[in-house]
Amino acid sequence: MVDIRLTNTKTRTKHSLVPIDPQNVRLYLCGPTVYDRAHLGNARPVVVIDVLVQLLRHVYGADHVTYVRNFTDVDDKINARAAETGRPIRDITDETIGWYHADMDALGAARPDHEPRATDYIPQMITMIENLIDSGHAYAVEGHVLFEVRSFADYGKLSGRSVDDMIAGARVEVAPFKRDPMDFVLWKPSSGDQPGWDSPWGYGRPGWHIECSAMSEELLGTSFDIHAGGIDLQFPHHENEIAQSCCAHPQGEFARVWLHNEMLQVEGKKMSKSLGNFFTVRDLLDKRVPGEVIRFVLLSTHYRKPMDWTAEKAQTAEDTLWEWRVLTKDVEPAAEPDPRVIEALADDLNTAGAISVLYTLKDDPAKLLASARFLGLLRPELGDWVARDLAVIDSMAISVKDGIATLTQKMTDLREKAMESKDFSTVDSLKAALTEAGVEVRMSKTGVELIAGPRLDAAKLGALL
Ligand SMILES: Nc1ncnc2c1ncn2[C@@H]1O[C@H](COP(=O)(O)OP(=O)(O)OP(=O)(O)O)[C@@H](O)[C@H]1O
Ligand SMILES: [Zn+2]
Repeated sequence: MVDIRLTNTKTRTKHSLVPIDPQNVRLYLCGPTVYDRAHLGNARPVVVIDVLVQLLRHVYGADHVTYVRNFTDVDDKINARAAETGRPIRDITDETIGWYHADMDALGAARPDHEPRATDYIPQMITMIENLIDSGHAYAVEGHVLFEVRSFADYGKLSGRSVDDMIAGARVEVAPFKRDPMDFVLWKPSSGDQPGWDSPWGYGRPGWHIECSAMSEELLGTSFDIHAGGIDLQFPHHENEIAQSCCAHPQGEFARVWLHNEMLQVEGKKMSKSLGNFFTVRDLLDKRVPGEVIRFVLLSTHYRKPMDWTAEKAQTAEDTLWEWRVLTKDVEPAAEPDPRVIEALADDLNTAGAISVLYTLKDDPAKLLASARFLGLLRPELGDWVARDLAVIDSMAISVKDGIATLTQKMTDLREKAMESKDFSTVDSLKAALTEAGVEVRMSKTGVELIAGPRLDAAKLGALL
């Protein structure tokens, strides 16, 4: 069996994944707050975890993995959006969920097994909060319920910081009714026009952190294998989830492995809605950047490293995918991906390493195809962007591959003659014509290499033959 090693933020080490129940490997990813389009940063955890889930299904069996990703559909940011626009909250959240699905589908990310909406789990949240009050970890005051951070000795373990250090570094909301500034909200009162539910503490709504604790418990149990999310959520969101879940269920482990992706950045800063320095996945798709290209770029950097989006990375990804799609046109994928791809992914999801293996498989298109598909690339459903080019190639009398081979030979011959005569004009004019036809010409001491790029003009290429 493949030994999957993951870096656990909680232990700060990389270790083998030992599932609690190999018949049902369970994973939870914190999903979006649904009031606006997902930006490119939001897509990073989705694409990374999509690859992890694919690996888990490969190792443990397709039906032996449960993947949950929630929708936070009750939040003050959503209320603010409703107030601004005068639209009902449910319209906004439904619409945003629809966009989210369309955008993540376009990146080739498979839908999770469960996509709970927080508002469908209010009774479970209330039960958990009651439990926390009964066990002395929470207190009700002025329509609020707060979690008493000092009642949980392990608070801060995930981030490796003491409560006092965290208070110093955090922007904690000071409220006169809090026993300690670090105490956080489990429940808060709602006024008439805010969304709310009846509870033992009056009409109100849940805090954000309790949502994930209640939904993960309901769908995955009190102990599960992997909890994932962006590193921005490590504190306070994940510290708070741990505090709530471990205090409500001291017999459970909550999440065994904590997996955190680093941030997609813009000029050194986290891309985020609040900072306003974002562009959405849809912006890119609308600019005709294929979803597959976005996916390739996101997977080209290891998930624990910060990364930028650059036009240059997108261009390289597009050129590479175009070349691979031409190479694998009409090819049946091999039965299994290259074992080096699986090995790279098993080593703490080294997606960049897995992609570098793909570059070595150009001579074995069937293997290339199976291996790329394991990463969610070169799948038929993401191929619309090259369909027209591939059709043109099909319609040519001679295949691009043969055409390139013939022209490479022609160029090599011309170059040899030119070396003798010292007259390079014929070489230069063929090079110019090839460039014009969208073929890159590389000449070195060892020979001539012609590379058909995405801007290949099949008709012009044909004319040169
Ligand atoms: N720049 C980023 N890079 C990678 N992951 C991110 C980035 N921003 C958010 N995420 C992740 O996206 C998911 C959804 O996050 P969320 O809806 O809170 O977005 P956000 O942009 O951080 O919003 P806000 O700025 O309003 O807090 C979380 O798992 C979060 O960790
Ligand atoms: Zn969460």
